[in-house]
Amino acid sequence: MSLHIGAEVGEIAETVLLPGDPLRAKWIAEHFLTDVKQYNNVRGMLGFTGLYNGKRVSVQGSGMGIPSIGIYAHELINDYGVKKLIRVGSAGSYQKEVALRDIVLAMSASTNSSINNATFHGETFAPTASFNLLRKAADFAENKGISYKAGNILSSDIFYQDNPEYYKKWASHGVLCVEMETAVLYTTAAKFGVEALSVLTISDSLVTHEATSSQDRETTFKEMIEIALSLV
Ligand SMILES: O=P(O)(O)O[C@H]1O[C@H](CO)[C@@H](O)[C@H]1O
Ligand SMILES: O=c1cc[nH]c(=O)[nH]1
Repeated sequence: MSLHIGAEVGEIAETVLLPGDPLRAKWIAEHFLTDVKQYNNVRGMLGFTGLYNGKRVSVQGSGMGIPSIGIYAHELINDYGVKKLIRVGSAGSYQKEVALRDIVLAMSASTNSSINNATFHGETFAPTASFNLLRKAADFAENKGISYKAGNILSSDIFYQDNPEYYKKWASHGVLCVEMETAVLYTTAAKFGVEALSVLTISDSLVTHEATSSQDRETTFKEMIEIALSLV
């Protein structure tokens, strides 16, 4: 057991999908995997291991925000030997052309978090996806006719911004969307020499103010899961 994950060593697969929402983890396990075993309920942050097309894969809820996913990524890599971490998350669009339910492959993650300052002291590290996973995800999506955007995203420490125009400074530099975890996921993967990718679905738009429901975010972002599972 690690401090936040109640699995024995060997109960977690080398590839782990990481939804922020633990109930999205449960939905993924129940709808996409066979031979499923729940290995974690510590803090209600559900984790499951099962088979996808005969290959072992785990799904671990990672919570909301950089500190939370930072803890799970660290323990999965260092205590359980995980080699591929694939976030499957919701995100808010920053661009008119990025519509509700569009898929975004996060090539890189800008951030307004100061978490990397503790390591880089005012210099800037660029959290970047595994090119291997990114290329495979893009190829799979193209073969399946799933349209996607790939580019830079923002991992934000703040969900409710006071200034409704805040997004525009990022949007003007081509940032596609906002979520709250990828920058530290990519940084942690780089630090420990493993692979990571975030596959996101647009759940709402900061531009048009359209939004999906929390139920939609829990149980309907199927294409994102299919892309992530193609990487197992
Ligand atoms: O849907 P998940 O994966 O939780 O991702 C997004 O949703 C949460 C905010 O509603 C944040 O965790 C953000 O990154
Ligand atoms: O607007 C959004 C939607 C999902 N996640 C975020 O962090 N922001």
